[in-house]
Formats: sequence, C-alpha cells, structure tokens
Amino acid sequence: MGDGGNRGLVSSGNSNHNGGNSNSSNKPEWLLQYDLIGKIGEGTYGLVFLARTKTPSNRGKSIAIKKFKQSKDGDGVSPTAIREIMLLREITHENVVKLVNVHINHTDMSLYLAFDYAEHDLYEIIRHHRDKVNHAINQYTVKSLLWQLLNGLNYLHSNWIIHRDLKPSNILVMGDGEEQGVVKIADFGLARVYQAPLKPLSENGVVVTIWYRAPELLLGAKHYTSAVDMWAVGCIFAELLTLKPLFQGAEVKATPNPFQLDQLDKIFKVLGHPTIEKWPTLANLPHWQNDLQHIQGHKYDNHGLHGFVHISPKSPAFDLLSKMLEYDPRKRITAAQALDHEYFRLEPLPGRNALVPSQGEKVVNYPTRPVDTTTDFEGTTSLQPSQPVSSGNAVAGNMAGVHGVPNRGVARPIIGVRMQSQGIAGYNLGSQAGMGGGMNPGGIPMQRGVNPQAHQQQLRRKDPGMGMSGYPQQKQRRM
Ligand SMILES: Nc1ncnc2c1ncn2[C@@H]1O[C@H](COP(=O)(O)OP(=O)(O)OP(=O)(O)O)[C@@H](O)[C@H]1O
Repeated sequence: MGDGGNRGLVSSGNSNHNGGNSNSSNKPEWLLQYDLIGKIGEGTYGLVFLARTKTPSNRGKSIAIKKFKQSKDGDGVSPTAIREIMLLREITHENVVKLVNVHINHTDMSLYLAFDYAEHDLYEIIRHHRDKVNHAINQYTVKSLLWQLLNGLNYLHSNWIIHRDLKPSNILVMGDGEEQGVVKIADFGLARVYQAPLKPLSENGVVVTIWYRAPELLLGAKHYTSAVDMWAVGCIFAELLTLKPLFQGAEVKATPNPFQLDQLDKIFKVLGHPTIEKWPTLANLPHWQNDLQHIQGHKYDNHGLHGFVHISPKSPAFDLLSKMLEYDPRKRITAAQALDHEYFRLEPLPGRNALVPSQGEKVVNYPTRPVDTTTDFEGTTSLQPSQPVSSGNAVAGNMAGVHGVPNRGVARPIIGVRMQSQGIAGYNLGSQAGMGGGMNPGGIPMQRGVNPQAHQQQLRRKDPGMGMSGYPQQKQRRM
C-alpha cells in the first residue's frame, strides 16, 4: 500500500508530544509527505482533502485525507477510538477503501485519516444519470456495483465490522487506472468512533441523512446487527435502478437518538405496516412500544415495492431487493447469501470494472471530483488562487461557488474550528494502542453467526476473498 502503509503511524516517527515535529512553515511534519491539492468534500465529522504523495516510491499517488473536526467540548479522539481505528488499518479487501495512514494531533487529540483516493462515488454516478444524461444506469453496471458492494460488505461483516452508515456517497468507485470501475466501501467502522468521542456537531445544524437507516434503528433498537447494512444496500440497489432515493424521509438534525417518524412513514407507505406476526421482536422496540398513536395505531396499506422500483415482481432483481428490505432483521438476507442469489448468475454477469459495460452499450464518462483549491487544511483560509489541478480533476473554477464543493444535501456543517497545527505528531499507535494484544475491536457488534474467536484470525488473514465466492464463474471473460 502507499507510502508507509505498513510502517505504523507515519512519517517522522517522532512521537514527542510537544510540537517538536512541526516544521518552520508551521505545517505538521507528516504533511510533508504529501502535496495538498485542495478540499474535495465535507461530511458530518469533517473535511476531506485530495493530496498526492511525494515519496519517491509512490510519487503522485492520490490520497484522500479526512480531517475530523473537534467536537464542541473540545474533546478529541479517545484511546478506545484510536484502538478501533488502528484495527481498521488491518482491513484489506479489494472492495474496501484502504486506510493508509493515521495522524494524530496530540495537543487536542484530533485526527487525520489518509485513504486511497477514489475518483467517483455512487452519489455522483446516480446524480449524473438523473440530472445530466437522463437515462438509467445500464444493468451490467448496476449488477457489478451491487455485487462488489456486497463482496466488500461480506468481508467487513465477517470481521465483525458493521458499517451502520452506508449510503451512496460513501460507496466509492475507482477512476482511470488498473482498478478502474472497482467499488470501494468508505467510512466503515467509524460509526462507533463517531458516536463516542467525536460527537456529531448537532449544534452546528448538521443534517444527517436517514434515508438508508434500517427500521429497527429508527424504532430505537439498542442492539443491532449487520442486517442494518443490508437494509441500506437494499435502499441503494433501488436507487441505482430508479435514480431516486427509495425512502426519502425529511432529514432531521443530528441528535443522540432522534425519533424519525417521517422516515418510518415513508417506509411504511411503500412496504406496508410491519406486524408482530411477521416481525415478532418488533414488540420490544422502544418506539413501537411507546408510540401507540403514530407507529402502532396508524395503519398503512401495502402499496407494494414493485410500484416504486418498476421491475417485475417475478424478476430475480425484485426477489433480491425484497429480501434486503425484509422488516425482520433476523430474516433479512445476509451479504453472503445475497452474493449467491440467482440475480448474479444471470446475464449480464457482474464484472470487476463496473463502469465498462459489455459491447454495444455506451460507456458513460463520469465527471471527476471537483477540487476546491482555495481551502487548506485549516478549513478556512485561502491556500492559493484557483489553479488547474492535474490528472483529471476539475478545477475550483468549475465548482458551484468559491468554496462550494456541490452540496450533496446530506451534510453541511459549518467550517470547523481552526486547529493548532503545532504538536501534531505521527506516532506508532500500533504499540500505543496495544495492537497485537489480541483485543476485540472495541466491542464492534458482531455479525449474525460469526464465531468471536475466529475474528482476530480472520482480520489478520488479509485474504481479499475471505473464503467467499469469487465473481460468478462465467464473468471471467469480462475482466
Ligand atoms: N477515499 C476517498 N476518495 C475520494 N473521495 C472520498 C474518499 N472518502 C470520502 N470521499 C468523498 O468526500 C466527501 C465527503 O465524505 P464524508 O465521508 O466526509 O462525508 P459524507 O459521506 O458526504 O457524509 P457523512 O459525513 O454524513 O457520512 C464525499 O463526497 C465522499 O465521496
């Protein structure tokens, strides 16, 4: 993996806590290994930057650096969170974005994560089809994207990692190069890190999308399983087919455990009212118990999913989708089962380059990510005047507004608190956080049916296939 991917935490190896690794220009030393190009995105918890490595072995390789903001109370990332993040560095799978480096600012325990860069994501791909080219995504691409998403998810679930926040913007797709058209799941394993020490900045008016949230979470389940991710995959599958979010509830401000009545309403209108007969544990869910008027009392007709996705209820695609959108999480299809579904055995077979369909179909040229070269790591100041960015990235001038990476309608936080650039030390958290001690990854809820003892072994096996099915056989000719 990129420079230093396995070198522990970073660059200087300087583990002092007194800011001794800042250089004269007041930039943290670890930053010297990158050329910072500009901001490419903004999420609930921070900003994402495009950088290029400067180290000779990997010169020019694109990296996405995610900078986490401080929560309002200024508490940074806890040792527990650091341990969890360090475990994420061991996650290696073709369909999961690689965490290359972790950088910590010791003065406030703020955090920078460096990932392999992916040029596209499903949010932009769907948006491009809906708003620009105005036609559906071809079947081969839908099937390949879905298969790879499930493949990455199966690996994560096998390693006890539940994503919990799957949505189109964090399902990345590689641009030009050897990995063109390969899906990479981003933001995995961070939900727990976010929840505890890096609280969502709800006071800042951040809006969190809930369109992909499973009904058990919306109904207040305290214990959840990997089935929550399969619900999200179902929603994303439907969106790939129709180019519209399936359950577009009104987004609410992030609060610790908001009750999302409107989102439930949208789901019930499509799938009908859930019943205790079909979903026995429903009776135990807090909001079901407590809200007699809206949740239990209001009866919805079952309009039928087929009316919304416009595919035949007899088709394998519909069968798979319905199994992903099963109310009872215990009955919902797992990633492993979904990979084995008939849908993936029928033509067009899924392939590795999801963006290049079989002969005869048009190749869609998706736009590259806009880069805002006016925003630096501090998130507020002007880096330099807008300038062309090499290797295919759009320039700031193409963007909506001076600082405007296009608003995705999911999260628009206020630009973060300026961080002290001194005292940022890259240090080997592998040892500090007790890596190698055989720990459980911070109690990340495990997948249904996964043996806890198997986990550490699995995590270290680094077998991209993880014993799961490969691409369906005949597909080889596509690759
Ligand atoms: N490794 C990466 N390579 C390229 N772009 C990335 C990478 N990781 C994230 N991005 C992009 O950066 C943007 C912001 O991502 P981020 O995960 O911070 O927020 P989000 O997914 O949009 O929202 P939220 O924070 O609510 O999950 C998104 O457009 C995302 O696709």
